[in-house]
Amino acid sequence: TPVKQLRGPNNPSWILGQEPAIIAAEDGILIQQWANQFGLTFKYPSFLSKWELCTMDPRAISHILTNNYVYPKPDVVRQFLSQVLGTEGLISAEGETHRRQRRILNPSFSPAQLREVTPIFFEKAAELRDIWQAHIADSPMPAGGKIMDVYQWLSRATLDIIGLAGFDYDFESLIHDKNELAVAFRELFRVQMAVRWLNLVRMWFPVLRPFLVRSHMEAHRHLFDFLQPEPDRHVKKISQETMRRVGMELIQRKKAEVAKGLVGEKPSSNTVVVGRDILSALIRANMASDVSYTHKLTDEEVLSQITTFILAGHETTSNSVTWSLLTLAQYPAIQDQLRKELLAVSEETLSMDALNALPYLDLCTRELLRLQGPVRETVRTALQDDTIPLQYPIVDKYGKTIDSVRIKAGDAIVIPIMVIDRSERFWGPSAQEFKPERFQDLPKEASAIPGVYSHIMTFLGGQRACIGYRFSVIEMKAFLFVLLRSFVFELSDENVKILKKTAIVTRPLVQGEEDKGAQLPLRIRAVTA
Ligand code: HEM
Repeated sequence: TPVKQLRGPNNPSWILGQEPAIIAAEDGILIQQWANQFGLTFKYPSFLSKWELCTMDPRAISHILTNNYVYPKPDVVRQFLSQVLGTEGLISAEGETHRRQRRILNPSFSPAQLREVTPIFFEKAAELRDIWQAHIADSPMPAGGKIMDVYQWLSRATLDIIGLAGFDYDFESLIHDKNELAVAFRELFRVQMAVRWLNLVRMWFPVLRPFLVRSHMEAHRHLFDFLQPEPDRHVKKISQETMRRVGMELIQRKKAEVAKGLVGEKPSSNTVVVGRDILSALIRANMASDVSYTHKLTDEEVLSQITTFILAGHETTSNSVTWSLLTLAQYPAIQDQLRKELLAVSEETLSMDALNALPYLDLCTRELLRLQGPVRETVRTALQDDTIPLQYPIVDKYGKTIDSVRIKAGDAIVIPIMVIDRSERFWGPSAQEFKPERFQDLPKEASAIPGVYSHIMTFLGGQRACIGYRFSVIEMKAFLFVLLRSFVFELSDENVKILKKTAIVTRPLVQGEEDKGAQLPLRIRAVTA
């Protein structure tokens, strides 16, 4: 591959390349160091000494993301996704299938649709607030507040939201953790993550590649199942059956409602929003008479969008809010300033437009999503040889300055989302600090970043940008609005060190308690007059 002609770090291990070092270096520090040393576009050795192209160059990224037919997701990623999703959902579909699905799904995530689901965000945030208030009141010294694991609670509240706003389904996870769909999804994800090493083997041993040819993917899906332990295979089967049954029931109910013209009426109760959820909007669009048969989604495809919403929309948002509360606890003056703006509002809940009109909340949300985006990177594979243009020329290993990079079909390209969002190269010397005002006067270098939201890469850009980004931004704002008006968030103990662990999304761990899994203890005190 011509990628070899670029500069980059050496190869410390023929088998593992630089992968262990990248994983061990928290927060993409290594990638940033290499970018400082070799320029915004460089190579590094991955497993079995395969050279990967890593680029933070805005023009190169724009080229890759706008030519999404030439640069799909790697097959191993798609295969992992379709195992969890059942079949191809929007996040794993490619080519024409993706274009067709996205066309039908786009209106379901429009501002008009999100206006409808905004009350659900407030309702769930208020339910969480009431639970936390009860915990504080129960503590021996209520005035001192209470240390609580905000990660666990936000994970439950955001799952409830994606259920109700996404597909009109109440997980009730703020009340209990026994919901059959939640359990099925959690278990299926766990057993699939356990066979990830197998995916790596398949990716790197060319003899197994034929099994990954797209048209054969479905047929060979279960080929390696025998390597999964029997209990896991059983869990997988049961989980898939449950997800299918519950999902199909929802779809049939929604279809009947649309057919009856029921959907779109006023909510029948406080919690169940008839026809305002995204699935209803999708089914309405799919059943519209002006959509030609070839453009419609099949029931199987609609089913996989339900799991797609959970997979793509739950942990991403819950971790974003979790990291946001940690950041606000680390910057008490900014937390106070934001609370002042929020307490000046007399209403308890706001419309989407009123929420978006709060200026400091808007700046803080942008900055929190820049600094604490939960997705570390994304990877694409070139389907054909190509030349990628660069905005920032680099010097190749022969000392020649080049303003484009050649790649060969099959080469992998890494876009380090988090590193770009925090790079001094784009955001100036204060890049690592939480400074909401920076969005009032964006640095020229940052304004070239081709992100769909606020010139950050957190939600990516181009045709494959996050379809749910507005949903998450409003949801995050609603949580901050409700929770900051009621509570002060403080670090639980100066000596507790919070670590980051990335497995698709970045979660918090407490140093010394890694075996307890993800958690974020914060001291929560009631706001006093
Ligand atoms: C803070 C929260 C979120 C973050 C940071 C986030 C981030 C991302 C990123 C980086 C991608 C691109 C992945 C890639 O191509 O490699 C993506 C895609 C996607 N996201 Fe999100 N997301 C968030 C919330 C949501 C929500 C709430 C939903 C749905 C309700 C959602 C649904 C999707 C879907 C369906 C895709 C695939 C889009 C496509 O390929 O056309 N996301 N998201």
